[in-house]
Amino acid sequence: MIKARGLQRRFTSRGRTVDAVKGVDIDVDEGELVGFLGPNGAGKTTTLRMLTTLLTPTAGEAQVAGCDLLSDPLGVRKRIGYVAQGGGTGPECKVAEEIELQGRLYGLSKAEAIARGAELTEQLDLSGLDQRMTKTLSGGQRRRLDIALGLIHRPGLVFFDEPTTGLDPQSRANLWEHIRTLRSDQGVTLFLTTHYLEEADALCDRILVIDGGEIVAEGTPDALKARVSGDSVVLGVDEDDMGRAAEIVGDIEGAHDLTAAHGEVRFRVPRGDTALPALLRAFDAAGITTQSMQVQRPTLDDVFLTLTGRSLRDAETPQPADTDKEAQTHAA
Ligand SMILES: Nc1ncnc2c1ncn2[C@@H]1O[C@H](COP(=O)(O)OP(=O)(O)OP(=O)(O)O)[C@@H](O)[C@H]1O
Repeated sequence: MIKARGLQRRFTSRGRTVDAVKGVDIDVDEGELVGFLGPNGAGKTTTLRMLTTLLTPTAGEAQVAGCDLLSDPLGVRKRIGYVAQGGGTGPECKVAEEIELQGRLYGLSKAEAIARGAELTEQLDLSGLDQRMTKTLSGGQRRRLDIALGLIHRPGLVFFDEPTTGLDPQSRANLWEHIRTLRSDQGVTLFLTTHYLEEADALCDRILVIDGGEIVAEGTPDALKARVSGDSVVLGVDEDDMGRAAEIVGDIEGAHDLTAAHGEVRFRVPRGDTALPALLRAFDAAGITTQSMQVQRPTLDDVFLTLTGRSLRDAETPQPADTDKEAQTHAA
């Protein structure tokens, strides 16, 4: 569904150059739900805008939904849906009008647009809201309307740019269900950007991790997590016992990244759940009381940390003050 090679985008403004995307390769198969994960400024939106024909690549090539991105952008547009960050609904428009207008823009007759609109409002739990102005919808309802607009022409491939940003946890979980249904019931291939680890983990078959304009890792959520060496274990012990506790931990087979400070002994071990019982027995035998214990399976944030030395939650690329005007203009 997507095959991109060496996709690159450089922005230049007032003598400053930003290499937002530095030659990425992307492959997405039909029916996959792929997440594009990275911190702010990593290059997610720029990549998405190139793949959806909204921004011309500086270099590289891509086949998207069976059409060549550079020589047949119109073909690409006809076959894809794009649900942008923040959406594109007019605040004073009624829901039904927005949907009908979108259908007409994609070449449907008035009757076809109305029929397709009815189908989509039902699927996306928007029934009964037809006559409401879009500005009166809740955040979750508005995002679902954005999705309905993106699906009006029955695209086989849909791009979502940070679909749940700004939504409360309940609306986010609800939207995830709708996104899953799109794939399971309608066979739509989905490519979404996100900087929520939980979202990528819960939703995606496969994740591409982008940082500084480059893809730094790729795989299923589990395969990515398996790249982090082991579970993280934190044991709370009395300050006086710290030295002896660290010594005992140091003897466990496979224990590494051991630190002992502020009443906590921290380490990584391949299987925390199986290592702990023997460790606690050794602590008991040595008269060390364990105040607390915590075992955590690796998270996608650990993956990012292992790969880049920074936490995904904190990582942020500096944003240049100026924006390139050309970037705001849709490609022909
Ligand atoms: N029009 C532009 N002109 C100049 N620089 C730009 C422009 N658009 C993006 N950039 C820069 O390119 C880099 C990548 O930006 P992009 O918006 O693709 O990141 P992102 O991963 O989508 O971030 P976010 O999660 O914040 O949306 C950033 O350094 C950004 O400041």
